[in-house]
Amino acid sequence: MTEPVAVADHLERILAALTPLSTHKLKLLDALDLTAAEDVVAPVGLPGFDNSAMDGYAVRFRDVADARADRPIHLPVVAEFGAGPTAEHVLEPGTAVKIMTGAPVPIGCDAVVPYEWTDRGSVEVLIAQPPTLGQNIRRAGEDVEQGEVVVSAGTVLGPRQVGLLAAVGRSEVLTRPRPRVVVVSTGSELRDPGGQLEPGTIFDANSFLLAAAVRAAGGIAYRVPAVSDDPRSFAAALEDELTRADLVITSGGISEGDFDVVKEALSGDLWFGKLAMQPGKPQGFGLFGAARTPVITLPGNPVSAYVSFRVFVVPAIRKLLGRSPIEQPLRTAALSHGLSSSAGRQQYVRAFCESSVATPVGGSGSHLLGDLATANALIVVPPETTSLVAGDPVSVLMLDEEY
Ligand SMILES: Nc1nc2c(c(=O)[nH]1)N[C@H]1C(S)=C(S)[C@@H](COP(=O)(O)OP(=O)(O)OC[C@H]3O[C@@H](n4cnc5c(N)ncnc54)[C@H](O)[C@@H]3O)O[C@H]1N2
Ligand code: MOO
Repeated sequence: MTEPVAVADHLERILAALTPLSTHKLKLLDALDLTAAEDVVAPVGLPGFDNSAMDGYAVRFRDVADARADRPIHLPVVAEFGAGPTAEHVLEPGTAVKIMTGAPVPIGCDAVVPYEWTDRGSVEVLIAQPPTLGQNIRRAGEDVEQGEVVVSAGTVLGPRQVGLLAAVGRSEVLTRPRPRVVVVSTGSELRDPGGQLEPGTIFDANSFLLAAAVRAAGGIAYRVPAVSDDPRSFAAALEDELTRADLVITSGGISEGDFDVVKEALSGDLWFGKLAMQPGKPQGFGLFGAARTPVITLPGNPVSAYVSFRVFVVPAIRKLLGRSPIEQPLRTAALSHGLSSSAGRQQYVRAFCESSVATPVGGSGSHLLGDLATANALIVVPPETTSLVAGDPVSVLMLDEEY
């Protein structure tokens, strides 16, 4: 019997075979939620010029420094600036310019007095309270300096990044597209939800579970209705799907059974073997077809399929997306109560983790999908650890956290 393969080695095998998808220039809104594939340097600073933060009067500070309610200062109002194209203006000492929020401050202006501290005069203004030096002036470049990297390659472009790119004048950005991931579940017992079950049949959970997980990981999921345990039907379904796939994921048909269709159809092309992992022992991977499309074959037990997806497929999708980190950072939590684990296999224990305390939930059976849905974390117990007691620190993979 061959030694089981370590989780890290299988992941490395998969990642080494993948390259990030090639880049495309996209309009800003079309790039939402994609990964930037360039360092975007600000062609202009933010603000682009010194401008007013208030509706009020642009003044020279020294002219109004002594203004008091009982000794207001009077200044002639020589111009009015709204936000928008403006000619350059020098503010002569002893004068004021009416100015609106966002309008460029005139040369020589070193404070803006808000309307509320004045009589709002149009010809002459009466100022009853002094600003501080520089008050209410937003300085050029104080937010973003010209030439600064505003979005670095690998950043996910959320609404705030899209807004920032627009603010510095970018209408397009280089991104990587979402990987197209074909999900095929196999098994003659599988029926699509919504229909009727005959004896011995079950609803196909995995293709929905995995397609949803693909979307959550940033890919485009193409869910194929379950394929029966006939290798020819499976091979035909796979051939049909390859043209639109950057990655194929299958579930089921890879262990030791007499009808292990995926293994039978692909064993000439893919590696199949056992991992030192539980759940998720049987796995397979390889490049298939003329386009050498990566195919990751996951075990059929639903919990095994999901755990394997989190451990191998999420990093694969992130590599295609050009996202980092590729692997989800683990957190540390305290174990709520003791547990034992079989030697030689890395256990992924379903758990509920809150306030840094991880409580195992449900049994360890790989068919317990109900329990999986109540978990929000997986406790990762290394192969060499066979028992843990309450309070022990454990590594935890959080299932609902973005990274
Ligand atoms: N003799 C051995 N038998 C098994 C071994 C082994 O080492 N020796 N490994 C066990 C482990 S561990 C796992 S995990 C499973 C994996 O088997 P397969 O990948 O071949 O999966 P199937 O046999 O097709 O299905 C297993 C189980 O999961 C149910 N299933 C499959 N697909 C779906 C789906 N889309 N939705 C819901 N449920 C699904 C299927 O009905 C089976 O009950 O093998 C063990 N056996
Ligand atoms: O290792 Mo299987 O993947 O647990 O049930």
